[in-house]
Amino acid sequence: MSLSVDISEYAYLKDRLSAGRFIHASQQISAGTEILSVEDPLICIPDEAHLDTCCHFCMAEESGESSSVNQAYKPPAKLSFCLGCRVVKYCSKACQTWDWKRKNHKYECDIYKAQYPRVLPTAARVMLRMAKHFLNETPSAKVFGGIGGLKAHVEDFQKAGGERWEMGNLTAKATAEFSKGSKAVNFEPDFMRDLYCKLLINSVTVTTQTFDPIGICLTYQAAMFNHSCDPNAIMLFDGRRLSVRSLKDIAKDTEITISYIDNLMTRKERKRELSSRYFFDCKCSLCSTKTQPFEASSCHKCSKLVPYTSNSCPSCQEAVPEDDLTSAIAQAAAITEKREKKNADKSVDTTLKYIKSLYATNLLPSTYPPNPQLHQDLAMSYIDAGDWKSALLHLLTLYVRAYPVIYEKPFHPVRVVRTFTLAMVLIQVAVDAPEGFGERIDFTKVLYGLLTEISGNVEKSHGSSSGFAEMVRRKIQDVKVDMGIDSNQETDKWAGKGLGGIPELEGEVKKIIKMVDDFVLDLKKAV
Ligand SMILES: C[S@@+](CC[C@H](N)C(=O)[O-])C[C@H]1O[C@@H](n2cnc3c(N)ncnc32)[C@H](O)[C@@H]1O
Repeated sequence: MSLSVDISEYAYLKDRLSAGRFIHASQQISAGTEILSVEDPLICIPDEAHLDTCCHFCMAEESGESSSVNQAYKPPAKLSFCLGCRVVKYCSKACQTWDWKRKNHKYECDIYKAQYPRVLPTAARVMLRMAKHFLNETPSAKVFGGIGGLKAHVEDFQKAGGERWEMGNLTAKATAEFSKGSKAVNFEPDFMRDLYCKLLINSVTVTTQTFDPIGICLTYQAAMFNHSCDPNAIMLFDGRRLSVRSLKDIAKDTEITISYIDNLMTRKERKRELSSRYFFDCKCSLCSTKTQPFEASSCHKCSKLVPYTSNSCPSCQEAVPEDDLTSAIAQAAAITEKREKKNADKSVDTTLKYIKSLYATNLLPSTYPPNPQLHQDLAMSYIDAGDWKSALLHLLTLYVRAYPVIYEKPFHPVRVVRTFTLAMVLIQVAVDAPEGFGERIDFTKVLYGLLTEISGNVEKSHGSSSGFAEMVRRKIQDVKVDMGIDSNQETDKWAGKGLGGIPELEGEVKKIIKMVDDFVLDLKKAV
């Protein structure tokens, strides 16, 4: 039996008893289209770390620590505690009223108050909301089978056992106990445990515009998307608004997929994570073909990329030293494993040690996992420490060597956001060291080039009415004023072009590439 339900003008839900539910394109969709927009997700709340800094309804932020460079251009919200529980905060009376009436804070406020000053863990807070929604399901929820119809994999969780299963049972017992304190809800531990499993399978992480995690969201529409390691769509947040945008052209009646995991992993690592977290064996196009862009090695003689399956360099024909490559790959996998551990050492010193040791193999390029993540983490640590030059070198390496491979499309939202971070760091470097460094790059020109690249892609990546697009527009205006760029100047011809597509910037781009080459060479030598 097959039941099709429309979920947006671009997509419909197919329900096949054998294969679960998944989303299909109801028409031809061009790359960069907003396929789905959920203005008011069923559940969308800050995680524990952000209860104090995010509005409990609209997710507006009071301050942002992790992405201070980007946050600086967004006016912070002023938050006040709910005077009932003193646990959650709101940016306005309107948000508080909505959350109270529509989103059920009315029912949880007394539970939170009873626990104060202890704060319930994020999972417990979401489960209480899920339980409450279960009782009051609307006709639209029933289209998706409601909370009861969400995939739970309870038996798989039980079979896998371990800390996650123990945690589920513990949280379920505690939440059932807390619900006794409420006049309105009272749930059994087994029911709560099933909700915990549903939460792990179906919820998504709410992020800021710059992809920093701040909360957790559960919504039926998003829970219907299946996974692919080579997805044709991506999920984004703008406050509490969730959207799904196409990354490629999608033909009518083909499946629309998103990625559940960080795709910057090897096939083995992706498969391991998907099977342990979501209980399926991924057979997506990327997992079932031999083309593995992230697993290309680099030629030890000419440094060009060598495809996963080749045993010689396509550029200089040098043979791949198989044994050395196998041991380099094992070294990369061991580092990934160490970093996945609880309380892993992610200090700058250790991360630098890892990245240097991987470059020193002379076989793993900037795109090979976990190199992109190591560069990104180092850049963020340097930004937090105000070491702009070091941050810039890591971000430029990603921009030049990694993004064109790992986020192939220039309008990939992550690529656009990361390029924006690069532009913001460049401003800081220009302020700190106006004389420049290294090859004396013309910061003003490069910065303006980066911003025009971003503004040319933002409509497809985020949509022109998104908060991110607004932030980019404001920044471009600021830069024009600060740097004395007048609208009629030459630079306006660059609008929408990428840094690499502007003839006037050819010289600067060459200098940047040389700077990155020298930087990577230093990393290789410095072990
Ligand atoms: C968030 S749900 C997606 C909707 C789900 N198909 C349903 O019927 O409700 C996640 C679950 O869907 C299934 N799933 C998602 N992507 C899949 C894929 N590529 N291959 C097989 N199963 C997949 C897995 O059971 C996974 O735990």
